[in-house]
Amino acid sequence: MTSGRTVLTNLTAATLSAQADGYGLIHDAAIAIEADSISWIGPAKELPEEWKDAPQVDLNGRLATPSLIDCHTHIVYGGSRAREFEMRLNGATYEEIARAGGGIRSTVSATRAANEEELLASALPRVDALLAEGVTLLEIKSGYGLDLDTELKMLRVARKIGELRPVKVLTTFLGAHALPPEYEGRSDDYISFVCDEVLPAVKAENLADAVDAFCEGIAFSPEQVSRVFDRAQELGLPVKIHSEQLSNLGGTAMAASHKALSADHLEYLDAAGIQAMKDAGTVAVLLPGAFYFLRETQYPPLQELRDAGVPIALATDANPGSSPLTSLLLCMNMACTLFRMTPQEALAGITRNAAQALGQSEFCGTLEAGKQANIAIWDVKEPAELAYRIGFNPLNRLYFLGEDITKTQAN
Ligand SMILES: O=C(O)CC[C@@H]1NC(=O)NC1=O
Ligand SMILES: [Fe+3]
Repeated sequence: MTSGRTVLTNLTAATLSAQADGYGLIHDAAIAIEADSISWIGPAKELPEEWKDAPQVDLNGRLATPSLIDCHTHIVYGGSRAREFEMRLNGATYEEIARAGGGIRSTVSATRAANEEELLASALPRVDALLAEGVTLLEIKSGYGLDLDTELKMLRVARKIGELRPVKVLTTFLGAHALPPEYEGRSDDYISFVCDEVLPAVKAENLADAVDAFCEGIAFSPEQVSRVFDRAQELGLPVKIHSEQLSNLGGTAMAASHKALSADHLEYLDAAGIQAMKDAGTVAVLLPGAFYFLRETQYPPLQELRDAGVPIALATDANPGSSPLTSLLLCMNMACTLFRMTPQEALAGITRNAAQALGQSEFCGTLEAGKQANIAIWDVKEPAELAYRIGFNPLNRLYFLGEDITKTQAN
């Protein structure tokens, strides 16, 4: 615990402030922490007098950034799809895999069969991999239950993770993720079940902070998703969407008309969707892990999103089928290497813009006075190294709500 007042010194701060150019770098910086917040940040030589007597932590010239935010994960689920991965690489077709019980429905079966303790035990190692890289805010979706009890079970497990680990967890109800077998051929009836039975129960138990849906030919239409979003907004829940991942159904524009926090995937996004996001303030969340793992060839329209000034976030999309990725540092490298994002855009994508995609901008995502003291300290000389290295974790120290939660030997 920081005894309430601490000054971090001898560091370079990448503030990621929206008002600053590039990384918002402050060289020879100091950060004054009081309780759980940043009270002051700036050049150490300008440290206010009242902080001169506070305990200091010398960070030996290391780099400080906002701690990391994974704004899109399906990290709670039962079973594994590794066998399916192997079948595919041995030449099995999608149909053969489905007939063998593979695909998203295999995860649904495994998740329905697992109890809360089993789901928690299987999720925690995946969550710990993210926390080891400096994640302090994590979004976790449901969507592998597709029935009332299992959707509630998943969201309870997600809430439990936030109680057991030093991380803020925001939960998202994703009942409209896929059509469960018992509703085969009756997708409108399933959407009615989601809207009339599951969503009210989720809200009554305060289990979700937002509502998501998969708008795709293999999932649900814009009209069906719009029904879910109307119900979510009647219940006072913000919305976000998986859209334009495999085709363009106009889901992004529909979500923007509901003032969606974010639209995610976006490989097939068009100009109308971009304009709608710009007008609504909807964040674009790119998911390079799914693009990479599915060997997608359609690139998201990065330059058009830049030109329109739409904020761009990044996330792991950690899930067993399309993105078994639990590294935001590797996610940054993928975004740069595959999508040609700059390292600065990638770092903003897992800090400031990820916070905005979760409606958390007033609390975190940058190193600025008044924000939570969620600060990652890195053994690197410049911020670009965080996206440049592949499979290397240079995290030296991590502050969450003002507390040093990663003890390190290095000094
Ligand atoms: O295959 C799975 O388990 C999830 C796939 C995943 N879900 C979604 O909405 N898009 C995806 O790629
Ligand atoms: Fe996803």
